[in-house]
Amino acid sequence: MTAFETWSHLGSVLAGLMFAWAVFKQYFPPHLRMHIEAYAHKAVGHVYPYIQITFPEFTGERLERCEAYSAIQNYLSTSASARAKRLKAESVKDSQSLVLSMDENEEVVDEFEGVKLWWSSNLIVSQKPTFSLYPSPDDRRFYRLTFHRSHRDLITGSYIKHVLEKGKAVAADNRQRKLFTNNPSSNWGHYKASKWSHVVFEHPATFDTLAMEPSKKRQIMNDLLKFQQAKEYYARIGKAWKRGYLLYGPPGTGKSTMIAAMANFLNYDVYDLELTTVKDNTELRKLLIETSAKSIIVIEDIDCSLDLTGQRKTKKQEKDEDEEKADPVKRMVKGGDESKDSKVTLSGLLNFIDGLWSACGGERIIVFTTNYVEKLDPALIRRGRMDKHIEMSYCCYESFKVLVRNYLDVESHPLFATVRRLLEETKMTPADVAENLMPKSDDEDEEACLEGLIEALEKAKEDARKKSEEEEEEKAAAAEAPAASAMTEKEEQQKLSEVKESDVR
Ligand SMILES: Nc1ncnc2c1ncn2[C@@H]1O[C@H](COP(=O)(O)OP(=O)(O)OP(=O)(O)O)[C@@H](O)[C@H]1O
Repeated sequence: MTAFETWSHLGSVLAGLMFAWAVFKQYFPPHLRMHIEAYAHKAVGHVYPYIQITFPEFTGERLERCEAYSAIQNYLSTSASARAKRLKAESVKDSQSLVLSMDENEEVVDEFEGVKLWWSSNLIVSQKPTFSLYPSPDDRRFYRLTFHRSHRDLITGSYIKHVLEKGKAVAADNRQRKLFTNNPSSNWGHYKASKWSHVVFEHPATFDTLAMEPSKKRQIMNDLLKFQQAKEYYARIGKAWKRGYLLYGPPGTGKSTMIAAMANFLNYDVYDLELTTVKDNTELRKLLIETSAKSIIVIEDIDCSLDLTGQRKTKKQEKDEDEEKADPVKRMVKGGDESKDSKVTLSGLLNFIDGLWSACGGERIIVFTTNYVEKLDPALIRRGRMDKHIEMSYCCYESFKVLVRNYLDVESHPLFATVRRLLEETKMTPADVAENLMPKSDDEDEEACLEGLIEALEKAKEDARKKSEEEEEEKAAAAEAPAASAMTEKEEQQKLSEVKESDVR
């Protein structure tokens, strides 16, 4: 038989089958058809050794989009783009990048622990007449997974879990991250108002560009990774999946830069919580409840935001306040001080960190920053609440090397030795070092920048020397002052006794 004859034979068989199927669908009463179909499936099931699982796009009465469908779509976007022949492109991250997924009625093969399985993407087009150019809402999309029945346990036990987890991770990667700031509560009343406003988070800082001792940096990265992967651990010990970081150090040492690097590293959103615009603990609670999982909540300059510095109420103060609230006369005598009630308190914040969060689910990191760690109430920063205290300090030689690579793209230079010596002798923040490394004009080359930095370091060293001399002088003067006043006292007493003696005489 020639190839042509084979094809025409196959064509006529297919046409015959399709005709038979059309007649079957058209003329058999539906209940009879269902019976026949069920028997046919059963009969096929005896000889057909494969199992199929379907994952529809929408489920439930309210036809909500199924989480598993999205996760599978994301999972397949990684493998499908390499294997499928027909792909669909979708833009993500505000049109900054494209994600490819397999088109309808395509099939790809996947492999898991040596087992082969097949994914197909299916579309059943609605039979209802529609006049729209857009896809009908009655169209049904679903993924179908096919595998050999001997692998049932592996697939239903581990493979599907693996697909869902991977899919969610891909979704997190593709997500456009946001930087939120809280709106003043006076604006919350509006029916469309939200408690947080956001912009796209596009801070370029990473741990690579962060100037810090490499070992310390590695430690922080490991800590973050460990936290991110510890969902089961936190569930097992019955604690909320959260971690607190306290970043402290002088201004310009990179506290904000560190937060941006953390967010980029973990792929988290950032909520910048401005506490001074939060009226009271109830508002604080509402704000924090509205934060999403996979986020870093930042309270900058905690010592300035609130009176959180050790002035927690004593039992007596609390009792007085309770009595005051209960007794209108007392309240009037006190002058109806409303401001006391309209404040976020340390205990409110601590309660939230400790308690409420447990109910929120999803991982969250809370970061406090301060320039004056010694001012903070120990209760606020005790381990368990603030799990890790990170000191952001003045620029060391290792930090300088990161900055010079970032700003001038230089790995080594003969002037590095002088910079190293000066950095050991004087204190300069990474922000100031960075400022000096930035070329001020087009014709300023790397050498000129390094010379500028050396000059600035020498000046800083000289200023520090003068300042410490002045301080020494002030100390010495202060130490001499009591001695001098003690002397005059002695002299006065002596004079007095001389006068008394002469009076006696
Ligand atoms: N450790 C660092 N690594 C890289 N860049 C840094 C570092 N520290 C400071 N910088 C640079 O200095 C600028 C100011 O730093 P940043 O705002 O992070 O400091 P900060 O400690 O948060 O200061 P403040 O306490 O005033 O908020 C940043 O834009 C960054 O370019």
